[in-house]
Amino acid sequence: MTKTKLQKSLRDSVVTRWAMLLLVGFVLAANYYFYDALSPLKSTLTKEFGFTSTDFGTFVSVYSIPNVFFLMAVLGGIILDKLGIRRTGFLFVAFMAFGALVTAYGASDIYINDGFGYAFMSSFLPGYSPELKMMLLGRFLFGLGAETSIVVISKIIVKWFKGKELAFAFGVKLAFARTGSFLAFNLSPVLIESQSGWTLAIWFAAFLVLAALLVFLIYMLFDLKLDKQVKQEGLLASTDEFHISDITKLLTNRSFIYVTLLCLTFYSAVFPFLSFSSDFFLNKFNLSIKESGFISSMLPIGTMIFTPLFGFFVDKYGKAASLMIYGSIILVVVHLTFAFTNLSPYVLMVILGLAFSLVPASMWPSVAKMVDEKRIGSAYGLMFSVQNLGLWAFPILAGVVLDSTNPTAAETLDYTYTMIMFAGLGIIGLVFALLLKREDKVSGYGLELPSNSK
Ligand SMILES: NCCCC[C@H](NC(=O)[C@@H](N)CCCCN)C(=O)O
Repeated sequence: MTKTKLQKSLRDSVVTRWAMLLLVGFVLAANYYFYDALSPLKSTLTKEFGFTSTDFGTFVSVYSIPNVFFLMAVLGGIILDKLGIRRTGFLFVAFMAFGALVTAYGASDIYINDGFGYAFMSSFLPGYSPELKMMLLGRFLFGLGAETSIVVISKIIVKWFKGKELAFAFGVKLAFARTGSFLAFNLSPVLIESQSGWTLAIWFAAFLVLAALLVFLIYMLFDLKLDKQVKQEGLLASTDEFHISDITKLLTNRSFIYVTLLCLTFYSAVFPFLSFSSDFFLNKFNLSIKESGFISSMLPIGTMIFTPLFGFFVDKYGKAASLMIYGSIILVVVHLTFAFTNLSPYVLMVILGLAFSLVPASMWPSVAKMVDEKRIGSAYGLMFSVQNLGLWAFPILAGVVLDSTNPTAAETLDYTYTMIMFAGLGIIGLVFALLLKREDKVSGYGLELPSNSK
């Protein structure tokens, strides 16, 4: 009697694939921790280094420059589709770690006391302090690595979870990211009070990213094992050459265009807002750095719970296009409420967490329905580059609007116009979400259908 050979690979083991998610989840959490670590410290940066709101906005936005102007996220996605997960992932997580260390160095006493590079950074653009310039360089390098490493991690999730609980896994992955943000908003205000100096908050963040690099090395061992196994069993998907026509195909896909534009406007109304949010609460409600940081962290905490739930819902029942519409509506309502009322920011941030779960939990798995798995790296990379245009422009604009609508040296900052700007972005996003749902009826991608029905 012949035995039927069961072709099982590591990804068929529930424990192993969720353990992989834990490893890459840590890398993602460290990435988001660093991104947000300085947001509750806006007033500290003003006190220590004389940062204006525009300087702070520039610091936040420089993260996006490599991704917008050098198309790093697109190139990273293409490199990923060509070189594979391990080499691309290691390279870009290493960039992230290096950039994080340079940022911390730029704020450190060693640097300020004429350390390496201080004289050089003082020798040009006198309008910007040498601290700001070194920190900008660090964040630039961090951003160069961070966005592509998110693309790599997304591809890792697709690799291990496609055809299984994909949207739920995406949701859990995002919960890791939000845990990083949550911790940053709460830990940074505590760490600035350290006896060894306020910059401990930045050093801690930088060393967390370095630890992420080591964790990624561990992941690489499993990834190699899976590839060997799959190759032996002849299950490996053929690796195609990258063709420029892949990008043109994406750019002529209406659903992809709408989802990308929604990604741009929605995230521009969320991440730049979040970066300024602690300072907004501090000024509007006259709170301490710790309290305002805590309120900001209500957003990631809401999403840690809701995102996996909505991911699960999308897997089981579909309705992804509708959920993106609901999320966009909530975003607009919350921003307008922030602008014009004094309602409790605690409650509003949790409600904003609903929006910030509905849209990501349904958006990212939807892209996997529109695009072939082999092209997913390029597709996410392209979306990220477009999205980064907003993540670059809107923090600067928020800072400029703040500086120009408030008198110099004002005791408290009025954020009304800045919030109206964020609400406006939300309204444009809502239009794209509606167009996406309408297009789904003709495209046949089945965004309203459960995950495994495609
Ligand atoms: N599968 C893609 C997941 C993306 C998650 C998304 N992050 C981004 O869009 C990043 N490009 C920007 C991150 C900037 C802050 N760290 C998210 O919802 O976080």
